[in-house]
Amino acid sequence: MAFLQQVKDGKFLQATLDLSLAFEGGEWTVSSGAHCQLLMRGVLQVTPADLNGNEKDIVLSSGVHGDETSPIELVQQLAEGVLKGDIIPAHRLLLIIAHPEAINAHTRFIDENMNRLFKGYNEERNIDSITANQLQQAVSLFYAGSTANTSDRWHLDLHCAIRDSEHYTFAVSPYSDKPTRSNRLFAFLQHAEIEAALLSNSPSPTFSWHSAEYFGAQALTMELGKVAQFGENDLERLAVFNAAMLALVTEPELPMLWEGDKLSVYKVTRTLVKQTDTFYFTFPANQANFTYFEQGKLLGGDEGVEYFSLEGGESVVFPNPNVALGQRACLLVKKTDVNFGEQVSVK
Ligand SMILES: O=C(O)CCC(=O)N[C@@H](CCC(=O)O)C(=O)O
Ligand SMILES: [Zn+2]
Repeated sequence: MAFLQQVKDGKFLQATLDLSLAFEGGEWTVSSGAHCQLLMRGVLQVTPADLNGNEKDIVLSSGVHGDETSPIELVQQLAEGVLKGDIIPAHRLLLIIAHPEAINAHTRFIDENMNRLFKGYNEERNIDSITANQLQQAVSLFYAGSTANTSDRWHLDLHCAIRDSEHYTFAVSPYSDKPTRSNRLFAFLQHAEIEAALLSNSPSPTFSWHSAEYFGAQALTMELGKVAQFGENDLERLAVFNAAMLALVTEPELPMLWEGDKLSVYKVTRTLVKQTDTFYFTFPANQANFTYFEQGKLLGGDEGVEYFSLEGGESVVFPNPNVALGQRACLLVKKTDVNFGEQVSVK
């Protein structure tokens, strides 16, 4: 069956991954009245039937890392519901299955980590850089095509962790000078029963940072459980998050009420960058995210430097000594109190 027809039938993921089918763009209206536009392979824009000027512009991306499959399954489910007219969006949506080549190869990336290629335009040297450029353009056009307030721009970039984690689900809030940590965003995390949020303290070349920094979007990298192959994901453990995401898409406005203090909030204290090939950790590369190290504990080192845990101790997130030189080898974080006002701020 031709590419576009498969998408129209709800098989967004299947068509996206079938690289033997030539890409065919198109636009059409589904039975609910929502308008769909297939902008590029894996990028579906949806506009509700009636726009009243109060809509959000919501980007939901998956598959930036090809082996992180549960978010891809969630985006496919959502896209299928919209395409079949069963899910009626109340907001403009950009649904993304980002990196078909890496997904087909069951790998995190092909030549370089695509989630480090969102600082701006990349020299087009491989499929990862070409795809990152195309995604940047798609997001830019999506936000430009709206009259909504900047504060109504959202981007949830859905991932899952490649190691165990003391928090099964957590969100990384990228650093930006713009007000991208609204109370509404953090209320969403609470309702979605996300266990923890990390507040980054410096810019990072990630997809969510790109939307926060350049478009002022309420943007998060969402870590949803642990990597597994297609069909082996326990989506039941993500059911509350999935329901919250569905409500975000279909409800005109979400409740702002807080239900206690279930969300643990951490601030990033340091980002350790691998400077030389002698970089090492004192713990195994598969150490669980959020493992806590008491003050003064030697965590690792690099040429001419040793890294010790700071006063009050620190927890390690995303430790990976095998990253390319100049890239983040881990985040070090500390639990923190936050002020939940209009904009979440660290005490
Ligand atoms: O589990 C891991 O070590 C990596 C999971 C992952 O892909 N995390 C993202 C986080 C992006 C961010 O900091 O916003 C990544 O490393 O790209
Ligand atoms: Zn990832």
